[in-house]
Amino acid sequence: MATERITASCSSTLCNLNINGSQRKHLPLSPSSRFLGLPSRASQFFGSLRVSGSSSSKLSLSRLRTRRNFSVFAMAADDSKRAVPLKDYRNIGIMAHIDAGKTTTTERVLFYTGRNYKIGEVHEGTATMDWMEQEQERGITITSAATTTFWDKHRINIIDTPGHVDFTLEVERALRVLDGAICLFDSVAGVEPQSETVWRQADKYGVPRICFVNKMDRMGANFFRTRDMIVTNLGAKPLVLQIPVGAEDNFKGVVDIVKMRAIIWSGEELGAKFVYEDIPADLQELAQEYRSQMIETIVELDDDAMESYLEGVEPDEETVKKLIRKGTISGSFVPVLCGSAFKNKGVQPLLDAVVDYLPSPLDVPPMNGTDPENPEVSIARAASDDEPFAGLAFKIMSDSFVGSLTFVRVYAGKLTAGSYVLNANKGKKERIGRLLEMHANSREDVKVALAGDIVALAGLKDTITGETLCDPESPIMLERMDFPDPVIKVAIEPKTKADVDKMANGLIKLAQEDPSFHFSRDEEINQTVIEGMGELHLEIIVDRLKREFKVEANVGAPQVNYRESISKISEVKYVHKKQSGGQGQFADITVRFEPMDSGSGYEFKSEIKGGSVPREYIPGVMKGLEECMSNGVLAGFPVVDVRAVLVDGSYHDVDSSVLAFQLAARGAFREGMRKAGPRMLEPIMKVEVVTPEEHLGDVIGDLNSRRGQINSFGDKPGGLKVVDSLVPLAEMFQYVSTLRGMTKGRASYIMQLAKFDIVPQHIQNQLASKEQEVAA
Ligand SMILES: Nc1nc2c(ncn2[C@@H]2O[C@H](COP(=O)(O)OP(=O)(O)OP(=O)(O)O)[C@@H](O)[C@H]2O)c(=O)[nH]1
Repeated sequence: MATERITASCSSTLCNLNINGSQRKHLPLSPSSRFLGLPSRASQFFGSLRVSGSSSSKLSLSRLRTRRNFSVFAMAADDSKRAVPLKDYRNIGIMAHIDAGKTTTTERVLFYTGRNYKIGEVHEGTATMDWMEQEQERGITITSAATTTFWDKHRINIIDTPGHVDFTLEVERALRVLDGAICLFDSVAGVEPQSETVWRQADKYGVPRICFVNKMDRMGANFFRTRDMIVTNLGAKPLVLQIPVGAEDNFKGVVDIVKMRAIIWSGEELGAKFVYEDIPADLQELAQEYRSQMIETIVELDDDAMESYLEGVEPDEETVKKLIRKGTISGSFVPVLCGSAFKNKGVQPLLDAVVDYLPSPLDVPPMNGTDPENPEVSIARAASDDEPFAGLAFKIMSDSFVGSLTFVRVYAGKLTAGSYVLNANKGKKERIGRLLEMHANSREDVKVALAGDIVALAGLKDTITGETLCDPESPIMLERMDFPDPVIKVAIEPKTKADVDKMANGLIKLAQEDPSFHFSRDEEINQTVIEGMGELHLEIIVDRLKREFKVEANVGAPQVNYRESISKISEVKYVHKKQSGGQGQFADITVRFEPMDSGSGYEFKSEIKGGSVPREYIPGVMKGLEECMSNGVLAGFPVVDVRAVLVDGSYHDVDSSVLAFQLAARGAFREGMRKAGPRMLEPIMKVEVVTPEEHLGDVIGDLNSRRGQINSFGDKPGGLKVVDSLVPLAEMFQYVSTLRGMTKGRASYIMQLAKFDIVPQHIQNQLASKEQEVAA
């Protein structure tokens, strides 16, 4: 349904209604109808209203903004009419280090844009965006939540992402479908390790950003240090658009460098008003300094503006904003703002900056893809309702009402409830049941989704994360998403027979939702193993199995997901020959195994010329090798960074078969890998510990005892020390409780995957003999 924009500016007694810009009617208001009472009054009123262009419209009220200038949106009969022009869309993410205030900021955004009447606080477990039980109990974000809201006639689709490194996939997939992002920093801690990680992820997807230095009210807040860290730690070019007025308890507001005026909040309660004031005398010089820096930076983007500036004429406000927008979108610099989301200061100017400086879907390059039938042919789809439909499924969420929801970013065209689309990756058609606009965990049915929208689809059967949905008449396959491989695993065993089926069902659903979670079952030893990105990740999975799927299970100790690889080239000839009555089996192959660069995975290549191995038998070789790759020769871990090349072979007219070649490949793998200097690899984590100085010695001693390699030391505000180290993941289990005990709970740490490295020989030997015991 298209939305007619009806704005209502209300005094205490009268509501002046404008429909699509032209004033129509005055609605008298009783005192009680001014706030929550308005929707019912207004909808009665709209019910009898005729809107130009759709005279038969039955109008119902769908949105109400709770600011003094109300904006009310009514649904009109024409489904496919666009209510908000594409240029006024902003698809943005909020991302940062854990606890920087992403959820708090999003909650404020929802309040000030009128989406929520009541604010949810993270520490009270009432945040709208942290809707999972586990999120509310732990006060952290686990799954990215999507919501839509409106600001200054712009439609803003927001994704709030988790900060914890175990849920980094959530950030990755959000970035894949967003056009812009707000990067939050804690003004006391500055740029923290996970901010660096998400910054690099945003670089990878070329996502333009603005920075918001949050928590300016905290003791030790320092805007300018954070600004400097954006340069040193992120290698980015900050463009300061605001400087703080006061800090810590005395934080009052900001100086707006674009308009050269102060914005001061009268209080810190929710909805506190702000006023514009002259720049305080003690900040005038500093503000002027940043203004000059800003102007000098932006005029470089435009020859005319530069010429005028050199002649002594500064660009006007409109040009300044236009150039800031241009530079932000092209990544020449990142605007930096500040505030305190918790104390309700700085949120409205942040929303203005989202609208003014972050791109609409029209400002980013068209989506590129390929022809699914012919991957060599590239296809570009511009962001437009008139293009054939193309969208990317970026998240699956199991849902107790509708089974599962598939989140889709629509890049081009229209998606209509009840229609059929093509899953380009699987070549299968899917019927679109319901189309839902999501607001954290609540939802509204819509009939059509248009280019630029983020919607959830109910009822898809085969589509998984990362797959393309498109118009069956104009197929396109958009670039797939990368998923990280799990680094840790635990064995899990259902407590009773009744739990067996429930667990299998739960694991399938959870793995569909989360491509960084894997599970496998070994029938021989009757064991199920779950694999994920860290202890917290697997803890949450087990907790969800219990709550959502009512599965009681015993969980083993966490273990590292080691890998196996090779250190040199080997070449083996293997003949599989069997002649014991009936038809015989014969396959002869020569395979070369070559080491590849770290992160390359596994590759198969055939160099067969002249049909020494007929074409129909090559899939047998591929299959045999692939089967073995999940089970290395040293201790049965997955094999990575290896290329297997089928060099030569021979066959028998009667006795050769695909199966015979598959068995030959297995034999070749076992022999070839042993000759290629097999070795075991383990995940090495970058661990950063922040500790009071008096515990520094203990922290370092403990890291050393864990095979840690200390890289550097540093200082943090408040007399704290930072230790940066590399430690094998195998030595980091339960580190949180050791660190807590050692420092009386005063130190904290963060770790993330740095690389895979060779496991020391004595540990390799232990792992191999353990594997032999299990096998025996
Ligand atoms: N003093 C102060 N505290 C804040 C501010 N913003 C957030 N907080 C507090 O910081 C804590 C973390 O806030 P969240 O909003 O959960 O942070 P997050 O970045 O969403 O955290 P994760 O989702 O777990 O990564 C909560 O206790 C908030 O109340 C702020 O501006 N000032």
